[in-house]
Amino acid sequence: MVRPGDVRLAGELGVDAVGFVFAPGSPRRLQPEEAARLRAALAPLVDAVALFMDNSAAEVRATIRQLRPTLLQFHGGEDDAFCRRFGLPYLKAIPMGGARAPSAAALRARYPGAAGFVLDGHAPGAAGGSGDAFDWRRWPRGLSRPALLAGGLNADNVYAAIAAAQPWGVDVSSGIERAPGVKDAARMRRFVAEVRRADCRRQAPAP
Ligand SMILES: O=C(O)c1ccccc1N[C@@H]1O[C@H](COP(=O)(O)O)[C@@H](O)[C@H]1O
Repeated sequence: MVRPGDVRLAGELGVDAVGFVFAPGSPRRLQPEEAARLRAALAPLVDAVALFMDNSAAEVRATIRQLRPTLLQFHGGEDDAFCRRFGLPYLKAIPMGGARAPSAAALRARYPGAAGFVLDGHAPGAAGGSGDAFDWRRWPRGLSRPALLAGGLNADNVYAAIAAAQPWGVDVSSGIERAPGVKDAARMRRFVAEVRRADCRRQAPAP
């Protein structure tokens, strides 16, 4: 998010986390000091997530110093050693748009230090935040760590996405925007209402 009003509304709607993007080339990219100002609009108990994509370790450190995020999210080719060196829990984003979906065992082996995963719809090597969805039936079973479903979600498809994948959580960006970075209050409200509706109906996920 890039506007304090959007951050405030997210808190009022009861979301678990708000993301701040530092990925090079992103239309949502923030400077650490801008993100630190936005953080002041965050409701208590809501996680501040700092999102990176192949940023240097120095950039990640400088961002952590200013923003004080509670979670890191890595969308590039970072390995486990890089992601864990900052001493904060991290989520690793995994591209699900390739020819073969990665298995739960492969993900656990590759990122043993990950607190969780973000399974995103884009192709390997492409940037996230593209609005691309993937076939939710490819969701890897038995991950044994929290995994967020991401990629191309919006209020019209999130109910079906949750029913198909039964994820631990969902992550949305472009599907609740009216322009890159500019969230739309009505779309945010509808999205959260649809997630609640799905949560009320779904059965407990398979172990
Ligand atoms: O939002 C971005 O600009 C971005 C840039 C680089 C990597 C990831 C990015 N966004 C994240 O991508 C997923 C899915 O987004 P969308 O809902 O398909 O637009 C989500 O985690 C975004 O925060």
